[in-house]
Amino acid sequence: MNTTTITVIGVGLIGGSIALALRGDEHNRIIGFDVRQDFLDKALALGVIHAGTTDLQEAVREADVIFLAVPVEQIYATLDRLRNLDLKPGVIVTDVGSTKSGVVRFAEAHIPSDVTFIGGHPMAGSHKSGVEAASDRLFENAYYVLTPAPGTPEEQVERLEKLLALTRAKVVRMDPDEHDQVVGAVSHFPHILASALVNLVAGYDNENPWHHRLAAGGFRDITRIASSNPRMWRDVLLNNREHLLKIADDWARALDGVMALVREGDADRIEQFFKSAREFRDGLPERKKGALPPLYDLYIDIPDHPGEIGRITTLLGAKQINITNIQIRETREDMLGVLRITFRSLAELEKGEELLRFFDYNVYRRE
Ligand SMILES: NC(=O)c1ccc[n+]([C@@H]2O[C@H](COP(=O)([O-])OP(=O)(O)OC[C@H]3O[C@@H](n4cnc5c(N)ncnc54)[C@H](O)[C@@H]3O)[C@@H](O)[C@H]2O)c1
Ligand SMILES: O=C(O)C(=O)C[C@]1(C(=O)O)C=C[C@@H](O)C=C1
Repeated sequence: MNTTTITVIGVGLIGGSIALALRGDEHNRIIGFDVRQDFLDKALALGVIHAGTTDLQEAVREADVIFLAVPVEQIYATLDRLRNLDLKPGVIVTDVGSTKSGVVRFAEAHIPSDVTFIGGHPMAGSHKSGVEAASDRLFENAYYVLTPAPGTPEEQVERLEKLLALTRAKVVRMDPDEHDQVVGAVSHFPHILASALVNLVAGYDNENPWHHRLAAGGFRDITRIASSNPRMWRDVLLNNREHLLKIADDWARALDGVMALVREGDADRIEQFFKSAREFRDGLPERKKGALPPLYDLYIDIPDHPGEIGRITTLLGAKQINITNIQIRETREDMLGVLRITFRSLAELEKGEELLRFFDYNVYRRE
């Protein structure tokens, strides 16, 4: 069987995850392109790509399929650059941007006739950025939206769908504007709300620091996505302006409605408000994998001694157990702290768990 050359432009969270999933077929050769050589070096070291270059022409010359996995404004810029480069006739160019209408319109107007552009958007991700957070299972069981234009050759769409089967996502086709309206409501607007709420509370916290100390499960659950990449979200908002303005109006009316019930002290209707929300929320289909944040987290109680974190990372390093992230969780003052370590794979998590238990650490997989 022939090799399929796939170029991933932007080897970050999403580009890296696509590359890892597509490596599941040994006939796929993955070339990474990024503006940052150090990101390519990291992707090579992690085994995410077969080769990497900061030369765009070199990256795309042999490509059968090109994924644009850069922030939305950079998708336009990259499509513009591709126009003047040598590409293989029949190449499929697809993107993973969180908004679709503008990108699809731009591609239709600018892409040469022997190139097929198919808009795409995997509906899974994370508040984390960069290739370190990439996972071959990020898209498993998630929807992966494709927005082919009416004139796009069917066999090209099917070629892309076949390739994307390696991500184990559910690939669906949708109109780009319908996509932007729906995703505006279920993804873009929630990101605005989460960040607006955090900014509000940050202001209160300036006056009274008990706010951040008492911020517990509810606040953290609803604001996790406020830790997302600001540049990426800036581009998303600028590219889904009309739908977001409409949703914001609807939201303002909805908030006014419930606050009127509070003002009036209407107990029954306040309860009904929470009841109907709970029914819809509980009825959402469960995702087994993917959109959930990192799969391989380990939590370790650590005594409040200087050098304790260094000791743990040295123990893991001595056994060649790689970690992708490390975080100290906020805890009660002067008590035990909790360290969260993220591993790249279940096998490494298990090795780390066994090793740290051997050294008498209290180790567990759930917070
Ligand atoms: N993060 C999510 O949850 C999520 C989910 C679905 C889709 N998306 C979309 O995926 C795209 C990438 O997001 P991400 O989360 O992977 O971001 P990321 O920051 O993890 O990765 C982006 C990568 O693109 C590189 N880059 C930036 N400009 C470039 C350019 N002009 N040419 C080449 N490389 C360039 C960066 O150096 C970085 O390595 C965005 O369009 C975003 O809307 C994100
Ligand atoms: O899980 C998260 O952190 C995400 O924000 C993922 C999420 C979403 O809103 O669901 C964010 C942007 C995307 O374009 C697709 C998925």
